[in-house]
Amino acid sequence: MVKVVKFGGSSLASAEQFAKVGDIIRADESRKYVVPSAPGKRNSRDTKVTDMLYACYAKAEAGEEFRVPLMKIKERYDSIINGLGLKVTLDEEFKTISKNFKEKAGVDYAASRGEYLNGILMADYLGYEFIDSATVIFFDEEGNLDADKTDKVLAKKLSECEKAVIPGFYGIGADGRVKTFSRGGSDITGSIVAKACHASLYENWTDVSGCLVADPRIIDNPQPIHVITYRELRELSYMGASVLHEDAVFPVRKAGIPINIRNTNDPEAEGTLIVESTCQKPEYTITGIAGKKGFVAVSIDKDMMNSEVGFCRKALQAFEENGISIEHMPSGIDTMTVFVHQEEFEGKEQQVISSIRRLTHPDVIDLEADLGLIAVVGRGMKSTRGTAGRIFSALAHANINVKMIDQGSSELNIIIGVSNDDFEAAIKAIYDIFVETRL
Ligand SMILES: Nc1ncnc2c1ncn2[C@@H]1O[C@H](COP(=O)(O)OP(=O)(O)O)[C@@H](O)[C@H]1O
Ligand SMILES: N[C@@H](CC(=O)OP(=O)(O)O)C(=O)O
Repeated sequence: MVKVVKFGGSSLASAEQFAKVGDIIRADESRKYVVPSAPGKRNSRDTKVTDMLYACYAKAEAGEEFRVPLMKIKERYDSIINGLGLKVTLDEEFKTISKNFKEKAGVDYAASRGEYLNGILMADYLGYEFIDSATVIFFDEEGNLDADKTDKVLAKKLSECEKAVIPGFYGIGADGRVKTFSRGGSDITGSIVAKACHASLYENWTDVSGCLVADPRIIDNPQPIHVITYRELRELSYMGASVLHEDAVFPVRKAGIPINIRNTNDPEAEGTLIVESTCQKPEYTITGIAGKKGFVAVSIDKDMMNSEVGFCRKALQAFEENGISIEHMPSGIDTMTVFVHQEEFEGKEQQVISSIRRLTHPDVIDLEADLGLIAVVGRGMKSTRGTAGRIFSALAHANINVKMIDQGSSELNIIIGVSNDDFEAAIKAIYDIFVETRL
């Protein structure tokens, strides 16, 4: 039996955390492949090494002095080395990094050094082999993961190493330069490694006891979710449940490998098991709630829109032309609304409006900014009557104005749009009605 274990930044933030991780790995012989993140925050005021690297490289790129911030990063690693009493030194590695920063090796190269260096320390600490992810994880010319090549090369390499450390977050691009996944992407590396070695389980160790019903930064002590399906988790992580990267389910899902989210600070807790399907009933009608702030609703009104063939296509073309991705698209008879990310939309607002005008000749275009989207997700909702009714009466009681409702055709989720200011209160109201009151 082989398990792949990924440890997040908070699990590796200090020598003390490294020691906990070492105990976890040594407690189970089958934990053969380890995927570390870069050291994360040691306390709420601390800075993640990845963020320190981004800031340091920005100075290097601007031609400014970057020796001091780079030495601060080295200190983080040295304190782990000294705290664990390791013999390894990173002096040569930091000389190479400094040289490559001067030669502008790229922002992805810079950010990836957090995991690379932590991988070297972890391999030394455990006595495992170190595999540089730039030699086994490949991106294609468009910058997407080259899954086939990666799986082939990585599977071969792993078959030659009984126990190994493979740093998270990065690989190599088609141009031969180091490339990272998006933030939080070590979760994806763990999933890729699990698939390549046909693991029986992918354990993802973090600082909370699994995926919780709601974000613990919004709800005090939310209940844990014991079992969740890949589809439910994907909906929640896409909508902001940052405990697992939204793309991390794909490699293992294809291979039917379950994910177990566990807590490094409470290794006895069973955490959350993520599976393809389960007949286990969820504890509550809903499985989880997640959400994101910062959306704009672009409403397009035109009389007889419903009978104009191709209207939606033309309206969407206006967004495509300007490179804006679309989040949701609720519609009425003579109106359609398109939800987009405010950050992406703001700089291109007037171009998008003029494209919509040119392509669709609408009566009115209306914009509403500062909106939050909340996803209420659950496989149990399909077979429970009145779920939507309970959500809306809870929101009405909390005096929250609902701006948009969108129920996915799979009945796995209900998306609710509210003002950014009502976002936290809306999540609390929904959590209370289903979890506290158990309606
Ligand atoms: N529904 C949720 N369940 C658990 N954690 C969540 C949820 N939504 C957001 N989080 C946040 O995700 C964090 C864990 O993810 P992350 O910070 O990326 O950890 P790591 O550094 O271990 O990868 C938790 O500390 C928590 O604040
Ligand atoms: N260190 C990277 C990648 C990552 O996955 O980190 P973490 O496992 O700490 O979320 C980041 O901060 O984005």
